[in-house]
Amino acid sequence: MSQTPADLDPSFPPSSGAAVYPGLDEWRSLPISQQPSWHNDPGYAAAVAELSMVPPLVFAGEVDILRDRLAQAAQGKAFLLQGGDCAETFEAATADKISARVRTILQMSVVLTYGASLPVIKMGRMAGQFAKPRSSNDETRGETTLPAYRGDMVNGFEFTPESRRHDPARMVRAYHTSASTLNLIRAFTQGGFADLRLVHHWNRGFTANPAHSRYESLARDIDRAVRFMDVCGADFEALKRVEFFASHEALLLDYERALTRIDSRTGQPYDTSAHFLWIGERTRDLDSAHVDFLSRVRNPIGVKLGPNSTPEDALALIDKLDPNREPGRLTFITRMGAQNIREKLPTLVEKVTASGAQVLWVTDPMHGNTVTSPNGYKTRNFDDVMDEVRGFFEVHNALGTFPGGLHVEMTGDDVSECLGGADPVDQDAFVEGYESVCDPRLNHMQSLEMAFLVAGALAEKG
Ligand SMILES: O=C[C@H](O)[C@H](O)COP(=O)(O)O
Ligand SMILES: C=C(OP(=O)(O)O)C(=O)O
Ligand SMILES: [Mn+2]
Repeated sequence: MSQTPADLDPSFPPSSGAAVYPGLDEWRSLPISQQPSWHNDPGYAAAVAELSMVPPLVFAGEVDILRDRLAQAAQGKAFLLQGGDCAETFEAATADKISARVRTILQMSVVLTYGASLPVIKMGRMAGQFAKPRSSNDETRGETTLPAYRGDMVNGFEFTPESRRHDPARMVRAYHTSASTLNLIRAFTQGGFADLRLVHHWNRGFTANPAHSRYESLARDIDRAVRFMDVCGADFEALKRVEFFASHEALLLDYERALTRIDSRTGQPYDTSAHFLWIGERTRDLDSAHVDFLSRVRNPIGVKLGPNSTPEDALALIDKLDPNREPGRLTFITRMGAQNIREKLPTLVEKVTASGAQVLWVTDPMHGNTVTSPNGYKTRNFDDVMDEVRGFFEVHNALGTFPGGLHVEMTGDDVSECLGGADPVDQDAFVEGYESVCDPRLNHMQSLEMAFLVAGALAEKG
């Protein structure tokens, strides 16, 4: 982390047309990493100017509601389920794929709610998850080396020089794709599709498998309960709609800054690109541009914490991102790896708890468990992923703190990207079934299986 935006381009333009608020541009003078090199592109200023004028994707009032919901989760009175692709793509923003992902999240949340008797906050890594931090700037195939793929908001996955060029106009396309994705999510979740009485319907179209049958039997129980309540004269209005929130990693500060607006009710800045934004493991340095920028918007913020995070890091992040100790403001998403979690998490949680801060603790059991399969695919063993989740519950249960949520890379599609599961995926299946452009996702069945495991753990806690 050595460059500032001004180092990247000495004529780095100020954000034209963007909302003005003291401190919002402080990040421009701070060290920043994982940014595209596009500041000299002739299309850069126009893209930023356009994004500064477009309507917000989310409303500040919705963001405030989410903060309240997350505050409940931080106190053990709700549970956060956050899931979606590692990297969304423009091409895959189709009705079928979005619907399958939303249905899978709804199914997972029903399993969790029913099993644990806790309200579940549903949140997609969706409608904006288009930018990726990478371990390496380049990718080499055979004799050819090109810039690494950094997500559809920056460049294309196709391995050609033109596709891999960092193109600022992609930010505008990312905005429009996020808008249409969010529009469909809102239609699904408000327009009857998410009605709990359609609990069976969400299972349709997915291939039969063990988790699927287990879900069917749970759905039958829910149906019976609903029919019973119906004859008792219950009012089902509340079952018809669900709240669904959008989130992504706030990586490209050009984009996040341009979509920041001043809320007319409160006069405060909100990053209106999503309800919830998180800072990734690679960009969470205390004095970084990312931490500074996100400290200045009102959205609830997450920070990924990997196995090298120290309690001092965590406490300093709390001071910077949540100086007023506001319930729901700050979420720590731990991604330690199954091997590390039981050893590393307790001290972090203990020290944060002792400081009096109340953060929401969420487990991301994916990013600490990435391996390369013998046949060369980036993958994760389902057993390791499950083991990290178990470790997360064990640690919190031992300390008397709240295991408040699950953050997973998943899809509603029948892909083969993670190894194992009840209907096991093996590495040979990757050749046909690996579709992710970045990290391996749980497929539909593995996602449901995960939900049953977590529901069991929450019920046990109970
Ligand atoms: O999603 C996370 C990161 O972008 C990813 O794990 C980095 O992966 P890389 O090591 O393939 O660049
Ligand atoms: C990049 C990601 O995670 P992390 O920052 O935890 O590596 C991600 O969530 O895709
Ligand atoms: Mn990822």
